[in-house]
Amino acid sequence: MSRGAGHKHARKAQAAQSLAQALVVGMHGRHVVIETDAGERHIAHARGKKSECVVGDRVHWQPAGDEAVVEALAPRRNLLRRQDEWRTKSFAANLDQLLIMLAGEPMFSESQLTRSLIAAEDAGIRAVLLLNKVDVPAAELARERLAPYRAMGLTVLETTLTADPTAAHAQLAPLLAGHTTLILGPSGTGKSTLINLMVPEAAAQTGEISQALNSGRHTTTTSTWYWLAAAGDDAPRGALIDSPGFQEFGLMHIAPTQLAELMPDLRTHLGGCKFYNCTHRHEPGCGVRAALEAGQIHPNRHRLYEALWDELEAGQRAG
Ligand SMILES: Nc1nc2c(ncn2[C@@H]2O[C@H](COP(=O)(O)OP(=O)(O)OP(=O)(O)O)[C@@H](O)[C@H]2O)c(=O)[nH]1
Ligand SMILES: [Zn+2]
Repeated sequence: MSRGAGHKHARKAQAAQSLAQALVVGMHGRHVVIETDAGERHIAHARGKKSECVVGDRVHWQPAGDEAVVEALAPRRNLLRRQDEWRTKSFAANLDQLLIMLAGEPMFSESQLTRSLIAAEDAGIRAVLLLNKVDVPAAELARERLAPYRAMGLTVLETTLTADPTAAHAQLAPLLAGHTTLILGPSGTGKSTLINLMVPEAAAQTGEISQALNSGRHTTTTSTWYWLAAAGDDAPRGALIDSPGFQEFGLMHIAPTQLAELMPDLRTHLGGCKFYNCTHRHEPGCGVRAALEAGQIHPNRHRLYEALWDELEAGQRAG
C-alpha cells in the first residue's frame, strides 16, 4: 500500500468512527438488520466483506437512499464461531453467556456438547447447561450423562418448559436478566418454546425483522436478536439470540495442542506430565492419563478428546 493510500484508509476509518452506532439484530444473505439506539430498525448493506458483521455487533452506519450502509465495525468483546474444513461461521458477538439446551428426547450428542463448550472456552464466554423436558423418561439417562459436566463445575439447570412454564420462567428470568445470552442446542430440545416463554412479543420482533427485510416470512436461517423485557426502569435490558447450526460444530480454528487447556476436567490435571509436550494420549508418566485411570476423568471425555485431536490434526495437515 502506498503512503497516500494508507492516509486515505486511516481518514476513512476515522470518518466512520464519527458516524452513529447501531446494533446488528438480524441477518439475511447480504443484508443485515440494524437497530439504532432510539429503537428504529433499518435494513443495511455492509460495505466491504459482508461476512464481517454478525448479530450482536455494534456498527457505525449512515443512511443511503432507502437503505443504510454499515461503514465500520466497532471493536468486539468476543465472538463465538465454528469452523469446518471449508468455512468459518460466526454465531454472534459480544455475548455474556451461552445457554446450551439439551434434552433426553431427542437424546443430545455428547460430542456436540463438548464441541460447543470448547468453542465457548476458547472465546472466553461462560456457558450454562439447561436440561429441558425432564418430564420425559429419557431425562434420567440424559441427567446421568451430564454428571461429568456438573463435576467439572458447570451449572446444569433443569426445566419442563411445556409442563411447568411458570416454574421455568421463575428459574430462568434471573439468569437472563440484563445479559446477552446465545441459545444453542440441537433441534427439538425446546429453543423456540423457551424464546416464546421468555419473550412474549418474540413473534412481533421477528416480524419487524422480516418486514425490514421485506421477505414476509421467518428469517431463522441465521441468528436473531430478541429483547427481553426490562427488569426495572434503570436495569439494563437483557437479550436472547437464537441460532441455528448446533450440528457440524467444527473446531478447525483450534489447534490440537490447545484442546486439553479448553477442557476443564483435563486442564485440572495438566502440569504433572513427564514430557513437556505430552499429548496425554500414549505417553508414559502422563498426569491426565493417570487421572483417567483413577476415575477422575470420565472415559467419554478422554475419548472425545482423542477423537477431536485426530480430527483437528487431520484438518491442520489438509489446510
Ligand atoms: N415433554 C416436553 N416437551 C417439550 C418441552 N419443551 C418443549 N417441548 C416440545 O418439544 C418440541 C420441540 O420444541 P421446540 O421449542 O420447537 O424446539 P426447538 O429447539 O426450537 O427445535 P427447532 O426449531 O427444530 O430447532 C415441541 O413439540 C415442544 O412443545 C418439555 O419441557 N417437555
Ligand atoms: Zn500428559
